Amino acid sequence: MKTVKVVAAIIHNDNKIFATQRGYGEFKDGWEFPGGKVEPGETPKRALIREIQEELDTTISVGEKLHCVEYDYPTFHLSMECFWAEIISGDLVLKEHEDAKWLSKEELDSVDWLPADLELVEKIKENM
Ligand SMILES: Nc1nc2c([nH]c(=O)n2[C@H]2C[C@H](O)[C@@H](COP(=O)(O)OP(=O)(O)OP(=O)(O)O)O2)c(=O)[nH]1
Ligand SMILES: [Mg+2]
Repeated sequence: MKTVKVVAAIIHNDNKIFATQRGYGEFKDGWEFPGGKVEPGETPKRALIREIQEELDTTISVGEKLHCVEYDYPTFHLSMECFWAEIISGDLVLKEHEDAKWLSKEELDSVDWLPADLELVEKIKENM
């Protein structure tokens, strides 16, 4: 099965986490952590900075890696590195997503996460 390498940002501020709702494609309407596919020759951190600039018009600093999700979807294997991140500048403009929310620890279960994200959400709760 094909492996897709993805990076995701756990953007946090004031004890809240930024979640986004996918606006198109196979997983439309599912909630995720913003980010995307790593391009050939790119480091995960550079890829994440690029993706957040593209998707949210925002510059982030990338912190520690919290977790790497390994998940089998029916048609591909997802390998997703997940990093803590903070906003340096920008207003989190939704250029591709249809909605977004800042979620507290108690609110993290209130959105419909993509299947691969459920284990990550548990990790985040342990670290909030
Ligand atoms: N960004 C992101 N992708 C996730 C998460 N959970 C999850 O299963 N995925 C899957 C959905 C996609 O199949 C794949 C990467 O998605 P992506 O669509 O964000 O990639 P991308 O930004 O580079 O955009 P594109 O090339 O698909 O247009 O990872 C998550 O929390 N964040
Ligand atoms: Mg993306």
